[in-house]
Parts: sequence; C-alpha cells; structure tokens
Amino acid sequence: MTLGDDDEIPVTIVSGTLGAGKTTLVNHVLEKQTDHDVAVLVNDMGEVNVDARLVAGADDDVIELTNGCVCCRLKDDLATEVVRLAEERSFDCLLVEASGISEPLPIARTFLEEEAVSERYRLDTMVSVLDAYGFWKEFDPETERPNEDEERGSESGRELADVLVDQVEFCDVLLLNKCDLVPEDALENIESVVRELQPRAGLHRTTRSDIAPETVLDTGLFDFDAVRRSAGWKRRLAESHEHDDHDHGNGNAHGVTSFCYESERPFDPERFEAWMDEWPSGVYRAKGFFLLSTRPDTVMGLNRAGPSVTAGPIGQWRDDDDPATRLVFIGADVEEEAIRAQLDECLCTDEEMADVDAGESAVSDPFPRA
Ligand SMILES: Nc1nc2c(ncn2[C@@H]2O[C@H](COP(=O)(O)OP(=O)(O)OP(=O)(O)O)[C@@H](O)[C@H]2O)c(=O)[nH]1
Repeated sequence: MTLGDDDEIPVTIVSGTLGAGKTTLVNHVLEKQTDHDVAVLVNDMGEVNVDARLVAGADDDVIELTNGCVCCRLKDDLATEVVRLAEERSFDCLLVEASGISEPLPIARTFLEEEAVSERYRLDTMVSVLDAYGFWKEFDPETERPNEDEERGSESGRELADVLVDQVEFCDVLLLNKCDLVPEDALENIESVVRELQPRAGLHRTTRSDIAPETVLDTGLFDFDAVRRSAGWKRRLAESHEHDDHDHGNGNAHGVTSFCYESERPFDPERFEAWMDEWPSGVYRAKGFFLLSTRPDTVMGLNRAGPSVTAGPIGQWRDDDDPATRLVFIGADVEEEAIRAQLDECLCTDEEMADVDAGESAVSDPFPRA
C-alpha cells in the first residue's frame, strides 16, 4: 500500500558529535512541544542504552536501539523498528536521535530508500547539533587547548572532525550549541566556517539546545533534490554505500572505544567524588547513572562531555527498576581495566554498608540535592 503524502509521518533525524547536546535537545522538544504527538527512537553505542533512560518520559514513547551504530550495524533494525512502530501506534512525528558516532547520511537513506519505510515516513528535517566549544578547539589553530584535549589524542580528533564536516554538510537545521562556553568573536568565526560548508541550513545559536520545537519538527525543510545536487552529497552517498560493508558497531568507530561499568553495590560518596576530580585520561565522554550509599532511593545521573559535568539526582528508583550503577565511558585509548579497578575501589565495603544500614555512617555526601 502506498500512502498519500498527508499520511506519511514526518521524520526528524538529530545527529551531532559525542556529547554535543542531542539528548538535551530531544528532552527539550518532548517537554515543550504541544502540537505534536512525538515518538522517539534513540540509538546508543554502548551495551547499555543509557540515553533511553536519560530521555524524559522514557517509558512509553522511546524506542531503543542498543549495542551498535544505527548507521551501519543496526541499519536493518532501524527499518524494522520504525515500520513496527508505525503499525503499532499512531503518532504524528518521529524524532530519531543517532548515537554520537553515527553518520547521518546512511540513516537518511533508510528513510529514503527502504520501501516499507518510505511509504510510511517522510524525511522532514535533518538536524545537526554542533558542539561549538569542540568545534572552536578543533578548527581554531589559535586556540590554546585545555589539558583534556591533549588526552583525546590528535588522531581520533582528526577523524571526529571528518564526521563533523559530514554533519554540517547535510543538514537543514544546525544548532550551534554550548554557546555559553565560547567567546563571541570565536562564535562569529565558527558561524562563517559553518556558512561556507553549509549555506542552506538554518543556523541557530543555542545554550542547552534550547530551541522552539517547531524549528525542528514537521518543518518540510528537507529537500532531496537540492541536497542531491551538491557535489558533497554525491560523493558521500557513494562512500556510504561502501561504508555499509564495514562494521563499526562494537564501540570502535572513528578511533573511539567505549565500555560500560555496572555494579549493584553503591559507591561511597567521598571516594567517588575524589575519583571524579581526578578523572581518567583518555575519557572525554561519560554518562549514565550511579548508586550512592547515602541515597539508596535516588537515581544519580552523571553526564560529562568535555568541560561540562553534571552529577546529581535525576529521579527516584521505581518498584520495577533494578537499581544499579551503569556508567558508559567513551574516549580514545581508554584504559578500561584500570578504570574498572579504580571504580571498584570506590564501592562501599561490607563494613561501610553495615554502617549505612545501621544509620551509623559518618560519611559526608558532597553531591547536589534535588
Ligand atoms: N555548558 C553547556 N553544557 C551543555 C550544553 N548542552 C548540553 N550540555 C551538557 O553536555 C552534556 C552532554 O549533553 P547530551 O545532550 O547528553 O549530549 P549528546 O549529544 O546526547 O551525547 P551522546 O549521545 O553521548 O553523543 C550534558 O552534561 C549536558 O548537560 C550547553 O549548551 N552548554
């Protein structure tokens, strides 16, 4: 059955480099939109899809695709899931959040070329969330780099920059995010570089991806013919066909590796905070949630991307939850075994647990309260 234009569900694909602010944007849109019933599909590269939990209202409206990159390894899953979604429930917009290592073009192709998908969906808006702070450091040779950049390693930095160029080139709406961290003159420079790469897109400066939902939902902005005419698109389309054959779904794409630390035993707040202050080299992205001995009922969230760190309560564990720490670490040359051992050292000992249970613990809890 071929559906008419009006029946096709508009699709917004949100892409952007690791930690740029994609989940923040999705949450923002879900919170603020009133005109549309939005379904969300999130893809995360770790074995645990912490993004699904970090998206507000994650219960019913968020579909997860885990343990791979939606642009290659999970491509068939993506097609199957979105077709199933359209058959099972009615909604009037689909928001796809790609993992920070996904390239947007192969995802777009699923919506354009897979018949079962394209007869139900209409590719509507390609959104790129750009980490203006990261872009500033990557492209401005004058910039004095903070220590953490040296930790990232130049090779992976270069490869990530390639992905970034793709993301700037093929989008309809571009959020220049994290503007709070970048000085005005640098922002002007970035804007002019971005304009050269992509004169067609609507460019918006944002902090915490704060933008009106109608800027990214059902905009009608995606224009395949215009995009196809650009030389870059043809080249990338050819490359992305080749790219189908290789798998970068095991957390080793673009020189980036990841692992997930899990434990049902809570952290001692003082030791865990001290460990966070030290921070392991090579890790430039971390996210997920953790247990603290002092707050057994609270879901504590950790989100770190470059200089942005938040660690604090994000909710209460529910009855059907399985409380545990699940932290995903992403970076270049990440020393997984050493980090696991350090985190194990932060876990409460049996004695400390007994003190906490008996209400006799003298430990201080430096983390923020709700
Ligand atoms: N200072 C600052 N921090 C921000 C801004 N936007 C997002 N963040 C923080 O950056 C971190 C990463 O944001 P997310 O929305 O999780 O990023 P993401 O693109 O979904 O990350 P991945 O899915 O891992 O690629 C979080 O700690 C956010 O609170 C911003 O405009 N300014």
